[in-house]
Amino acid sequence: MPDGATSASPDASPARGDLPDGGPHPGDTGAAGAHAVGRRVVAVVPLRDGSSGKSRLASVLDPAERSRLIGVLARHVVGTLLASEAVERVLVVTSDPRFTWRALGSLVPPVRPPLDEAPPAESSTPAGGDEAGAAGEGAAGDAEADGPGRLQIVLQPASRPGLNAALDVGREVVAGLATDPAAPAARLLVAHADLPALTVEDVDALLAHDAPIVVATDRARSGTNLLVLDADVAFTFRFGVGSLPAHLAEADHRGVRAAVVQRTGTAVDLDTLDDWAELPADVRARDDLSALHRAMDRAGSGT
Ligand SMILES: Nc1nc2c(ncn2[C@@H]2O[C@H](COP(=O)(O)OP(=O)(O)OP(=O)(O)O)[C@@H](O)[C@H]2O)c(=O)[nH]1
Ligand SMILES: C=C(OP(=O)(O)O)C(=O)O
Repeated sequence: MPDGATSASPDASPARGDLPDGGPHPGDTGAAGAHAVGRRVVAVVPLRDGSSGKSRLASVLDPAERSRLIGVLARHVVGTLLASEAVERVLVVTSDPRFTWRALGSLVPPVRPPLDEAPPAESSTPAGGDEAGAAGEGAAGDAEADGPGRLQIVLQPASRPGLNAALDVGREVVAGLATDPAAPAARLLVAHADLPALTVEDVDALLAHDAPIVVATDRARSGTNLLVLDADVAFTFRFGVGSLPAHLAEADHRGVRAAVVQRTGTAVDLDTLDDWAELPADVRARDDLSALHRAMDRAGSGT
């Protein structure tokens, strides 16, 4: 799939106009667009839990394999976001902080306690693994750990279920992180936790884009895998079936320009066997996906 972008908005820049699918985008040169210059970027990754996801692969993967896959995919996405110098911090919003720390905790260095203080409780240390995040119910936006600051696990309260509610929780935490009221609001980068081909270049291209709202759509050009917007803009998240048109309608309703981006790394998620077949060969061959590969072989041979 060639990488490209299309403007889709009530007030799309006449200088740019709509681009055909797959066409190069003048804003994708790596130069920061107007909305990216000098802005802090906080990524928000929704991760429901370590067991219920990837249900559309349940005919191929047993529960333990599905759980492993959820962790592997989340680790890839969060690791990629952390590897982008443009991303200041990554918040993972989840109702399963224990699983999330197990999957992601080693991506950030353990917190070194100040020499004159007692070591921090395990629940505030990414390396705390299993014990970390076992706090159970908490207020919306409870940060389970600040770690060295770049990776933060945020508990999604049971009273606010669902993907869009999870992102609202993340957005509230981001608002609470703002320390200088005079500074422009952070850019929020929402990224699903199941994008196996996502690269740092993809992340940086989205963030460099010259549009207030950037929607990275899926292979079918019907959903939204990533979304970039100002953290303080009035915008209702509309993730779910048909979220691309829903997000464009929402931007239209708010009078804000939106651009649609479709790049290989942002478009391929991994929900179905078809998605697996569509993954670039080098991604399928990756070591961290080898368990899935074996399961596919099993399914293929009918055993
Ligand atoms: N925190 C949170 N994340 C969610 C919720 N629902 C979905 N997500 C996350 O949103 C992303 C996209 O979700 P889906 O594509 O439906 O992925 P999935 O739940 O693994 O797959 P299916 O079981 O096939 O629906 C994944 O990172 C999910 O973990 C939710 O209610 N809360
Ligand atoms: C949540 C979405 O889709 P999926 O379940 O395929 O990730 C979406 O595209 O908004």
